[in-house]
Amino acid sequence: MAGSPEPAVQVRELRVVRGGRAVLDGLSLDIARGSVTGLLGPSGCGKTTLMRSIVGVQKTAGGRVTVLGRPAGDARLRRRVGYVTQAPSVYSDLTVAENLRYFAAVLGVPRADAERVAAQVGLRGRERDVVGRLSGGQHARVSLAAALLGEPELLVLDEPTVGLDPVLRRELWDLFHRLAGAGATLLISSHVMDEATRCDHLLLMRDGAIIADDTPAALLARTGAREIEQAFLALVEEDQRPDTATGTGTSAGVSGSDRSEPAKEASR
Ligand SMILES: Nc1ncnc2c1ncn2[C@@H]1O[C@H](COP(=O)(O)OP(=O)(O)OP(=O)(O)O)[C@@H](O)[C@H]1O
Repeated sequence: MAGSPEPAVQVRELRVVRGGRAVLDGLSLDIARGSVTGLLGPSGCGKTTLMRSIVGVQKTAGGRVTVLGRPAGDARLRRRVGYVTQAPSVYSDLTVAENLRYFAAVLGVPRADAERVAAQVGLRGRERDVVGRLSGGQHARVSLAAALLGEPELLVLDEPTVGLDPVLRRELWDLFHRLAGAGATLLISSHVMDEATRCDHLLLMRDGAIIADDTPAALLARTGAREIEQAFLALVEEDQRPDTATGTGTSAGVSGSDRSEPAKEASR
């Protein structure tokens, strides 16, 4: 793994309260530069909340989040951090090219960058298509392309492969590794455990806490499990705490799809 000694992201004692409940309560972690880090855990465990805190759109109740040497959300990070939410974040009534040129203008990056990112996500030749008429996978790739504008040093991707077919998923994971190979840092959430093996490093999350922070191989070795899903279950047992009345994390319950406007949400 490439990297300078200073991590791309440092989270210290992060506390976030949402809906009157501590969703993250004293969470600390580092994310190494030039790595593909997977953030895995059951629905509702706090993955999106952590990502929002790193991007700087989540109101926090305590602790510190440092991104590329600056406080999360610092205006100077705007062009250095790309974020793809779970909900579509591009205009469905515009074409692929119109969307990408618009976001390039907002970011102040050269117009030609729109073509580069369209090619990077495999949308060459679809630039004139209206986004609303693309398939789900193509639509997701337009959001990803928009996040790649300006070559951000940190990419935070919230479930970027959900609902995509296996071929496309593999292509995207190959792209993620190419980006990391070129020096970018990627934080990618998923609740599909089989994607874990594609990551350089894993953060396993449960009930708002990080229960493991290691490489996939080290996690398998430590738990004696053959697959990350089994390793996760072994770690949950190891980590059993008395205050887990909210459940251990099947995908029941929380949809995690409450992506409202950052400004609105930040007041919560
Ligand atoms: N807008 C909100 N208001 C109040 N509580 C919220 C809000 N959004 C999320 N929560 C709470 O925060 C917890 C963590 O939600 P979050 O979206 O971070 O989970 P997640 O791990 O990303 O889930 P998923 O995998 O389903 O996207 C949820 O269990 C929920 O109780």
